[in-house]
Amino acid sequence: MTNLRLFFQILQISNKKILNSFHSSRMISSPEICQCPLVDEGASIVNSPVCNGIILFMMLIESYMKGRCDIASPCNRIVSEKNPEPEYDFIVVGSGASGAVVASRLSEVDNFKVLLIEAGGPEPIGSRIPSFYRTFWFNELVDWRYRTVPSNYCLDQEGQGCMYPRGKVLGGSTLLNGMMYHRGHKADYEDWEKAGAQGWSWDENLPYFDMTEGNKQIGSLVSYKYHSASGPMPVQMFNYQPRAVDELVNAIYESGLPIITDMNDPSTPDGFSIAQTFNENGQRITTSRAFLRAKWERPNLSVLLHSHVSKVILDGKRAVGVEYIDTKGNKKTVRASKEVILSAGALNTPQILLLSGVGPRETLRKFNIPVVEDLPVGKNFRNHYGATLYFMLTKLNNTQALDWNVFSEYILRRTGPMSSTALTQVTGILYSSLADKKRRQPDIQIFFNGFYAECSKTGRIGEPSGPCPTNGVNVSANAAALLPRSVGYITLNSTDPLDPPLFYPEYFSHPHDMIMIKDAIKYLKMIFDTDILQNKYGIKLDPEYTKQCANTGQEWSDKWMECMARVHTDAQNHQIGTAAIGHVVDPDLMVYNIKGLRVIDASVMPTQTSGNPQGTIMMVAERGAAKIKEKWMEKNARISNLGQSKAMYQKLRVGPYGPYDTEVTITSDTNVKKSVHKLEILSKMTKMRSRS
Ligand SMILES: Cc1cc2nc3c(=O)[nH]c(=O)nc-3n(C[C@H](O)[C@H](O)[C@H](O)COP(=O)(O)OP(=O)(O)OC[C@H]3O[C@@H](n4cnc5c(N)ncnc54)[C@H](O)[C@@H]3O)c2cc1C
Repeated sequence: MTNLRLFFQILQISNKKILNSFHSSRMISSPEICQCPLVDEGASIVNSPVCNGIILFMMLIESYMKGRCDIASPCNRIVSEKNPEPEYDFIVVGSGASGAVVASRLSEVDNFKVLLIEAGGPEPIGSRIPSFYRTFWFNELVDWRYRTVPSNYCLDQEGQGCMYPRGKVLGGSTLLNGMMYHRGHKADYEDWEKAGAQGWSWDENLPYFDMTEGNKQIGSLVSYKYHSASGPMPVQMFNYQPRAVDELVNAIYESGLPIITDMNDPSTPDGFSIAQTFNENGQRITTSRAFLRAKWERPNLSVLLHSHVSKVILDGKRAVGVEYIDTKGNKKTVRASKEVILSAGALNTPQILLLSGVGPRETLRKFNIPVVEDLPVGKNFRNHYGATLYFMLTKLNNTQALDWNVFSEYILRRTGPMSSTALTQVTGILYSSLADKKRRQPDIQIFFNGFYAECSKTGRIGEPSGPCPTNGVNVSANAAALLPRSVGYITLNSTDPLDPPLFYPEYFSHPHDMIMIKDAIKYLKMIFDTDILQNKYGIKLDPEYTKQCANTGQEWSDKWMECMARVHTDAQNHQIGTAAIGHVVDPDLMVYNIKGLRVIDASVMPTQTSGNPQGTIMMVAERGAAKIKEKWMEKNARISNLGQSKAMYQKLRVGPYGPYDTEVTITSDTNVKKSVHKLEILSKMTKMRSRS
């Protein structure tokens, strides 16, 4: 109620022109009557670091979103358990890309009692808007706000190390991420097997990729051969591409680089594409939205929010529960009769293991932690990384991206600029000069940033959304190594569980990485040099971001590229490997020599996949949950459970106010049709050209 009152007060003081355009549609002028009371919770978009200072318009947007039942989804919310029981069968720590899947799959079994413990709180409404995807980074209510230990990279971050945004919220990092869906390449999983992950080959993993994926474009954009429509996680292109995306695709085409329709089709491993992402009905879908809504009809699944797990309780070499710190700062314990599953992510799982006495003997001794098992926890820390280049489009002078028109389009139809991540939906996965083309394993990726509909002062039509640069529109691009050879480590800073661990990624410690990154920058130069970008847009390197490398000689020279990579290091958020299969856990994901303790998250991936990792991590979670069921379920129950899980998700898809409210036939949208059509034509032309 408070919100609505505030909203009407704000409306009264707003300018008349805005009000007229606002009321032109009756549908957006009144809130819907949802079947459950609206709840005001989680972080707000209003004072996010990205939108700082443009309060009025953002408040209005947020209030309106709260009045839309499918966006606010007030029914069947995940609420924190007030009185947790002293013991559960399974305790899952962390509700991100992996934990939400594991908890959901385990709770499909009626007689498993499952507790999911999450350090963060509920999902903020604003996070559902794809164009606000950077809005919550570094917001302490939803982000761990980690940084690496400062070193000779990320030099533009004033000696503070590289920023690592990381979700501390229901859904974990799937609430902060760019939503791109990639499964990696077959050769990546051959590398896993070589590193000790027996049984994790591409073919063996495929059914588990399929279990998760609910692809909406099979037949219209992608083939059933490489995708599945039956999983709970919706996958499809955003239903909107701004003109800038078309122009960028045209520039890439002009540069002669390959364009592909499906990044997950093994026959086209390299090329640029408009990515398929985790979205539906114009909204981000986190793993918590896709998998945990089942909770409302599963009394056997409990969730504890704002509860920070400090360690696993070990009785000799058996895990028997966890200790956690509740909202009031009190230490509590809860027991697990069957297993504790760590899904706290590659940055936090090693910290929990170390604090529990599982880790390198020398580290544990340094902190006076009794050694339960000497294992290389925190070692083998890997991440994708590269360089960010900043550009100006000097022939454009309007940065307007979010105004009342855009907002009305979103509220009425869930489309338009707010329903996508603008340039970020375009990406390219390519071969460097070091790549193994025979094994079809590309090793670099290009990302783009810009044209976001994320902020506005008042929303007045035609008004610039931020301090408008006098000399053009700013965009940027990342040139990242996907299979870097530098390997770092994570260790403790202290024995205080609330003290962030120390991250030493050791970027650039292997000379091959710089070669890959420079090759990626050279691809960017090919796009930069196109007629479209040079003549139509007047693209230039932004001098503000090249000045630190001015003394290296010519722009785009080897020395210049090396300098740019160290100054504007692009530390991606694809950290893995800190409790890897073959090092810390066995191929069943059980911690070596400890009973009842499994790790199921990005930590177990022994080597990188050559693409965005969320798809792979959800696959790992599906397989991990299946292994647990295999171990603890009766044979007959296992068979009936399969049917039950399918029925459960069917039911959810037609639920009253879940994420699957509206079945959107995305291919009927003209924008998507156009860009799909365009991609298809471009892809055919590219194939013809490569044959000739
Ligand atoms: C900005 C950004 C952009 C990205 N873009 C993409 C993309 O486009 N596509 C893609 O595939 N991947 C992307 N990723 C990577 C992807 O999101 C992560 O790899 C993935 O979410 C990791 O899954 P996880 O389950 O291991 O960890 P997370 O998803 O991070 O989940 C870990 C959970 O555990 C909780 N937790 C941690 N410690 C504790 C504790 N002590 N007690 C209780 N709970 C705890 C956390 O709060 C969190 O909810 C991106 C990531 C970021 C941050």
